[in-house]
Amino acid sequence: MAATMLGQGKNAWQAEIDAAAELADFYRFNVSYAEEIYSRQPTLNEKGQSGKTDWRPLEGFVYAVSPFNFTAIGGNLVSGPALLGNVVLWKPSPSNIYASYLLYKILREAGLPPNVIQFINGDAELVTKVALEHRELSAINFTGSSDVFRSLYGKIADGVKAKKYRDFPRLVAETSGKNFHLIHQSADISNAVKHTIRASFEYSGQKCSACSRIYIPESRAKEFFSEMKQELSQVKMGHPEDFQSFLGPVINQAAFDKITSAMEKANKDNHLQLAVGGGYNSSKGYFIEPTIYTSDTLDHPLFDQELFGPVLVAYVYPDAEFDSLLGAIDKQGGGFALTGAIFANDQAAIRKAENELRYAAGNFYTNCKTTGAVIGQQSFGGARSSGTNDKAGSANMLMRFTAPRTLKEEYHSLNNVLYPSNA
Ligand SMILES: NC(=O)c1ccc[n+]([C@@H]2O[C@H](COP(=O)([O-])OP(=O)(O)OC[C@H]3O[C@@H](n4cnc5c(N)ncnc54)[C@H](O)[C@@H]3O)[C@@H](O)[C@H]2O)c1
Ligand SMILES: N[C@@H](CCC=O)C(=O)O
Repeated sequence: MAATMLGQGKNAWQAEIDAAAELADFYRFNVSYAEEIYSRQPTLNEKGQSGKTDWRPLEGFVYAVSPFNFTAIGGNLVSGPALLGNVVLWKPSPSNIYASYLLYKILREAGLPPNVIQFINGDAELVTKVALEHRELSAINFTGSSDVFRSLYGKIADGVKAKKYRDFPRLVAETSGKNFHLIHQSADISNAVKHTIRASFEYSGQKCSACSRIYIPESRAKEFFSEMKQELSQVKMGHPEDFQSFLGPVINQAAFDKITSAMEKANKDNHLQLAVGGGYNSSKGYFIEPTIYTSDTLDHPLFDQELFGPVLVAYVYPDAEFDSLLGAIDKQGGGFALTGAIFANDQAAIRKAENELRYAAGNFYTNCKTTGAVIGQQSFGGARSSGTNDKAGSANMLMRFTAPRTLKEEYHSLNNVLYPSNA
């Protein structure tokens, strides 16, 4: 936890969720998911024969590439495949080396044999080039941004075309999001505000599941923003070691520059208005205030761009346009489809959103925030440009790292070559 607080800038609460709770959950639940997979056996066998499925590990190695923001994600990317018997090459994020290496050392100390998981720091492109050149590459287990995954996908496709690999490598990825909160006129606004603050601003918006676009009905907008300002006035930004801090810095200078330059652009944009926050300071740590812009148009690029920081864009819609808004929400979001939430008390509105937004999010929540999936309760992942949707925290994900072999044994001899119909 301490390594995650210091290395990733998480406060104690967030570090506990990540490096203690979620990591332990991954380890415990993966064991039961492995048992679930091994117990999948043929239910029918003809008389005089037996059959079973041999759940082999992949024949080659798994290349696992982890992001900076969750110590637990790196731990899961490598331990899931290793648990099923695979050899894993682990390339951690350069911004999460300390906690990842500590985790690797803990696994070794706990009895993991040498070289089952191989920890390789270094230049991302160079390490990847070497891994992707290898004939025995059997899978990629990636979590990070969609653009990096696209480039890996392209390189693997070229390798497959050139017959570089023994296998067709499996590609498993959880990637970016532009996640939404949709507020209906029937919503409990106070609940929606509190959940939005957590979803958009906890850990400075650096969760792939963070809410970064919100749709608010005109009739409730005043109440929403007034309560938002009131609640945010109690939120403290500061060093993770200060237990009063609700949010800390963003991860590094590059992230700070990317987010603040988007904010500077937004400040000059006639379609956007700064509703909350807007301040930032990098004199000691890369701090950015919780910030909300309202847009006077739905057709704005900020509804599509993942900034991965504490910046939320809001659209206030005429209440009567709820139905048509669903189509717009589905279309925007930069092609991502990771998480989304509706806040409403009207059951018909909830069901409508659930149906119309069926492909807009891999994790869809009602009356609660887009962040905070719990292993064993909400398996996690999205499709479209948010990844391969294999669902972290489920047996499905582990299944991708198996090469099942079908075994059949007969206990009688064959008496004839000719078929009965040949007679
Ligand atoms: N869907 C999920 O479950 C999930 C979880 C966490 C983070 N994310 C996403 O990850 C991103 C933030 O994390 P990040 O900044 O660490 O992502 P990133 O894509 O910059 O880096 C992820 C990993 O890819 C490596 N990498 C970077 N460039 C590479 C290249 N050219 N070739 C090979 N490897 C390369 C990095 O070193 C790192 O290990 C966000 O987009 C976020 O949405 C998604
Ligand atoms: N699974 C986490 C997000 C992981 C990505 O950063 C959540 O549900 O909030």
